[in-house]
This record gives sequence, C-alpha cells and structure tokens, in this order.
Amino acid sequence: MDETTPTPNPTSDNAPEAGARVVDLDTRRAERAEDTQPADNSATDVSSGEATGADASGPDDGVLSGTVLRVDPPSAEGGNWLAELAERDRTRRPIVPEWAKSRAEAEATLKWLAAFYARVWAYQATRSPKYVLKLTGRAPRGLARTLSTFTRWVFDWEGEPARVTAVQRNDPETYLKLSRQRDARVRARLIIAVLALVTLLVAGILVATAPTWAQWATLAGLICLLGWLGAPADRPLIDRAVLPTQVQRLDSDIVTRALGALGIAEINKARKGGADGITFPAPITRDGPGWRAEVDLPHGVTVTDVVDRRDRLASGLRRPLGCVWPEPVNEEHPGRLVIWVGDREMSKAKQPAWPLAKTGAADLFKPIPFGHDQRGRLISLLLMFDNVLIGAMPRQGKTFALRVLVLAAALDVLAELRVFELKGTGDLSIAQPVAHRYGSGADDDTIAACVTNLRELHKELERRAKTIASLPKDMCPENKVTPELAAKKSLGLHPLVLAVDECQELFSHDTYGEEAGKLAEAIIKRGPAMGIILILATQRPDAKSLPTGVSANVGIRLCLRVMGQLENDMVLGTSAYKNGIRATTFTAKDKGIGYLLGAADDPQIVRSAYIDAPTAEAIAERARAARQAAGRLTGQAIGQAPEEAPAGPDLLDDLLAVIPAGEAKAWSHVVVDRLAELRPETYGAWAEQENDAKASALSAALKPHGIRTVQVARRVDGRTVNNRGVDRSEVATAVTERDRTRSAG
Ligand SMILES: Nc1ncnc2c1ncn2[C@@H]1O[C@H](COP(=O)(O)OP(=O)(O)OP(=O)(O)O)[C@@H](O)[C@H]1O
Repeated sequence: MDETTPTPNPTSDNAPEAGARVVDLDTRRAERAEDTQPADNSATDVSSGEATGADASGPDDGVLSGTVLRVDPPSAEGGNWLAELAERDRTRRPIVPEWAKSRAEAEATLKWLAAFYARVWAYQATRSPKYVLKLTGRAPRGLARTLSTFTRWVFDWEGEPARVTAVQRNDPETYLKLSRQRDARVRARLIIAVLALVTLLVAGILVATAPTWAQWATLAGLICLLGWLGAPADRPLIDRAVLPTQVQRLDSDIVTRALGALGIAEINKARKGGADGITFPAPITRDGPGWRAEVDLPHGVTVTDVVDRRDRLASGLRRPLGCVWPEPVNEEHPGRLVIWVGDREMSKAKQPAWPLAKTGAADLFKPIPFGHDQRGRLISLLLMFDNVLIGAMPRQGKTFALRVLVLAAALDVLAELRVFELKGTGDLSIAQPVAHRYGSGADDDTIAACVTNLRELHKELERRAKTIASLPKDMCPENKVTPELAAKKSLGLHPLVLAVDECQELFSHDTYGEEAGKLAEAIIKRGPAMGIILILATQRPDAKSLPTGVSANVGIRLCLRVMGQLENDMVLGTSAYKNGIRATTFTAKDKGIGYLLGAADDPQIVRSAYIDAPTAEAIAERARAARQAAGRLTGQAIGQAPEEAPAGPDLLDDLLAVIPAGEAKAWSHVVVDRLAELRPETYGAWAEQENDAKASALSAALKPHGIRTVQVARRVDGRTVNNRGVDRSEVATAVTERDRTRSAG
C-alpha cells in the first residue's frame, strides 16, 4: 500500500486488510515530528496522512491524522489574480463572433436579419388599422386619466390621507405642519398649471391656424398619446409577430427541455435535484442560417450520448431531423456540446453554386472547393500530398462527390487524370475529354486496364523517387514534389490523379483483387510525397472489398449515409463511431451529405457541391480548352490508345524462368519463393504463407492451365522427403500449346 494512503487504525475494530502494511506508530510519529511542514487543519483538501492514532485525539480514538497534502490549486478568491485570470481565460469568448468569421456565414446572418425584420414590419404594418382603432378607443380613458392625475397633483391630493390621519390622531401640530406644506405646494403648482394651460392654449391657437395636414397630424399624435396613456396594463397595444417555425428562436428553455427528453438517466437525475445540471457557457446566438447553442452537459454525460439520440433531440426541439446537428467540441471536455439548429433541413437548404462552376482554374497544391457545411460555409480539400476515400450505401451521392474532385483536378492543367468507373454506367464520362486514361465497365477488361494503371503508377513511384533523389537539395528541400517542380515538364513530377469509382469491383476481383490491393496500398503510402493522388469510392466498405491496408492509410475520408458501425469505421477509421462520428444518422433524404475527416482538425459535416450533368460537361469542356492551350492534353484525351498493355505477368512463362531446364521437377513452395523473388508485386503475397498454403496457391493458379501438381521426392539429410511440386515438362507443353493457339488465332 502506498504510504500516503490512509491506513485503517490497527487498534480499531476493522482489522487491516490482507496485504496492507501495518505502520509502526512510534516510528512514524518520530518521523512526523521531524517534518517541519505544519499541518493545515483548516484546509479543505484531501488529507493524506497515515492513520497513526491522532496526536491530538489520543492514540486510540480512531481519528485519522497526518500531513495535509494540498491537492487543489489556491482558490481564485484568495486574491490570487493570476489564478483568477487563468480562470477567466478558460471561458474567453472569441473577438470576432462565430457568424462573422466567414463571408458566407456573415451574408447568411445578415440576410436572415433582413428577412426577420422585414417580416416583423410587414406583420405590424398590416395590423396598423387595428392599432389605430384601438388607440382611438382608448384615448378618452387616456384623457380622463391625464386630467385626474393632473388635478390630484395640483391640489396635492396624495397628501390628503396623511392630513386626515393627523386629525384622527388629534395631533394639531402635525396637521398644521402638513396644511402649511400643502398650501405652499398648491400655490406653486397652481402657477405651473396656469402656465401649462396658457402654453396649451397658445399651442391650440397655433394649430388652428396651421395647415390642415398639421392639424390632422397633431390630432393623430394626441390620439396616439392619449390612447397609449389609456391602455390597460395587462393588454399591450402591439401583437407579437408570430414567427414562422423555421426562424423560431432557440432559447435555453427549449434546449434544456429537449435534452431532458433524451432519456439519459444522468441528465434526469441532475434536473430532479433542483438545478438543471445543464449549463450554457456561451449565449445562444445566430450562426449562419440557424441557431447555435453551446452546452455543458451534466457531469458524466458525453456528447456521444446525445449524438446517439439525435432523432430524440430533434423531437425534443420540435424540429425536423435534418435541422438538428449536435457536435462535440474537441478542444474542450467530452461533455461540451454544440447544438446547431438550422432554419431549414440541410438537404432542402439552397446550396450555393460550386465556385469553379462558371469560371476559374484549380491548383491541386491549394485547397479546392468541395462543398458546404450545414452553416453554408465553403469546405475545401487539399488534395496534394493526400488520398481520398469516399464510402456510402448506393444512391447516396458518392459518384457526385467524386465528380466534384475529378472536375477540380481537370481544372488544374498540370494534373494528369486517370479515371475508372467500374459500374459501367458512364457516370464519370464527363472526364473522358480530359483524362489521360479513362475506363468504364464492370468487365474483366476494364478492371485489367485499371490494374495496369495501378502498375504504371507503382512503377512511376520508383521513377519519381529516383528523380527527386537526384535533384539538388535547394530545389527539393523536403524531398517531395513542390509546385515549381511539378510545373517543369521535363521532370515529369506533375500531379497524377487516379480516381476509381466502385473500387469494390477491383479489390474483390478473383484474379486482380489481391494485386490491386497491394499496389493501391503502396501508392497510398508512398504516392503523396511524389504527387500521386489516389481517390477511391466504394458502396461496399467491408474488409473484402476494401483492403485494410488501403482503408487504414487514407488521409481524407468522406462517409455519406451507411447502415452500420462497421461500414462507418471502415470509411472514417477505427473508433469514429465510438467517438460520435456516425454517418448512420443520415437519412435517405440526406443525399450528398456526409462526415468528412482529414480536411480540417475536426470532423466536418459536408454536402458535396451539386454539379448536374450539363454543368459538369461545360466544366470539362473548359478544362479541355485550358489544357489544349497549355499543351497538356495527353493520352486517350487526344486519341492516344494506351500502349499495348504489357500483358500481365504470365505464370507459365515465369515458371519456365524460375525452373531451370536442367531441373525436371521442383517443389511448389520452393517455386513460389523463386517466383516472389522474380516479381514481388505479383507473387509476394503467396510467398508470405506457410509451405502448404504456398503449394495450394500455386496449384489453384495452375488448374486453369490444365496443369496438376505432383508428388516430388527429394533426399534431405539422408532422408526421403515428399512434397507437392511442379513438373517442368508439363509447363513447357502448356506454353507450346498456348503459343500455337495464339498464332493460329
Ligand atoms: N450534393 C448533392 N446534393 C443534392 N443531391 C445530390 C447530391 N449528390 C447526389 N445527389 C443526388 O443523389 C443521387 C444519387 O447520387 P449518385 O449517383 O452520386 O449516388 P451513388 O452513391 O454514386 O449511387 P450508386 O451507388 O448507385 O453509384 C443523384 O441522382 C443526385 O440527384
């Protein structure tokens, strides 16, 4: 047991627990006597003394005593201005209000204000005849009230009760004093009254001689004044403008009520105790086209608990689900919640146009516009030195999101674009006029072409690495591509973008899947520094369709609506779901809306820019013209067919290469090791397995060629060892047959 832990008094009824150390009282007392630090009994801090039988209370009274160890910092009230400042610093408010930080947000807020007051004004203006009638009706009462108040004042009727009391008490002295005071008061007030009446008379004569409009204006003013003075205290003249639901104010009562309706026991407990347990560290304000409330949840309740019940929160706030966005504040404690309540559902709100839709070029070394968040702020992505993974269930806007990135890349004339859409619907055909390589289809040929591109990029990694390594240090200080290097055509270090839609077709392909996974992983890991960017979109984010080596290494992740935690975490990364980043909370209506990770420090909710087909085509045409002018149109975009794809490695040829002519038969696992040495990118995965699995993999690959593995016996250390193996003559026969068929065809 730690020495600072209070230990039970050995003399008490409670015997020390097993394993506890019994402290020798005399020794400890002697030690404490040497301790020069006085015990501060007034402190409220945790006492860390050992149970020694207190000195003051006597040895056997069971009271704990010992050295007081202060665990709380000195209180701010104790005149410690530094602590006080630090306390205040914790809650410092931003100098520029949230809504004024971005142009779009400021515009939205001002527009909202204008609409709000325009509506209030229109509401009151249409009711003005009613107000005039009300005022006229109240004016006589206002006149009577004014006359009565004036008369009471002039003749000092307020003092009457005091004088009557003096008479009743038979107190002539007080009565005389009060009467004298009243006479003096009434004399002075009568003079003021006469002056006021004369002024009124003069004003009346002036009005009588004034133009008619002035007479009417005076009468209206008088009626308004008297009507206002005659208003009953409980019935205000002006009706409150009833605000439409979408601009209804959010206030602390509504938020507290909604949080109380979530069914979270700790919140209910805290509220039952009298206090709400829910506090608001900042005022509830307008923030873009909605309201923003910052809330400290009761102790022990986390933002994730609330995010989990977003639908209940929306019900509690009486707002559509698409308007309610609870978010954590990552730099604060896990109980600090921001609830942003939009005026309109995010999916229905008018989305600003994509900034590059009509004019402008992109530079992949700078953030490119991608979409807008729920507050209407532009969200941009820096593609350079990163990779992107987009995941969603079908028809949620994955291809539209990918299209935004492809078009942005097309608008950077330096970027070489390779686009493969493996569904075969031509969703990305807009890229065809600008793409160096383009493929559309779910067939083996398109997938093979896609793998060829991955191989080319993989090879390009080596070439670029060598080029970068050979450059002088001053040109490439960080050993990565810079905008200046990318612009030098001779170096071939321009941005290279490979976008693959429906990449699950690629990674789950029987023949190419494994190789594609390995190539993609290598490109994702090493490509960014060399200007190679991989953008993958999938509607099946599971372990088979998205290799973990790929999903674990992507930097920018966009997850539109998915059905479960597994898919959510495959796209957004492990623990995303646990941390409250849940794309499962989106509804079918939330098309194009998803969680975006990696573009900023905190997760963002973003709706990708909506670019319809005609707009996309116009953008692609603009990009093509710009590339043509810059002399940067290459590949299929100018009709250059891909070079005859170096037919993928041929297993039979490779077998003949690794089994020398003099070796009639070879063990399968030995052959696999040799193949892996020959082409690690193709056969490397086989070689990482046990000997039996190596032999099975080779046997399965040989089956389509009509070759069966055989038992091969060898003498090892004087013993005969049998293993599965390959008969070289069978391979040679298959090769001859293949070549004969090819030349005949
Ligand atoms: N940002 C957006 N704003 C509004 N609607 C969108 C947005 N993005 C996509 N949509 C709508 O969602 C529909 C589906 O989009 P998309 O074709 O991109 O889905 P998908 O996930 O690629 O589907 P699939 O899995 O079948 O390929 C589109 O027809 C479009 O109308």
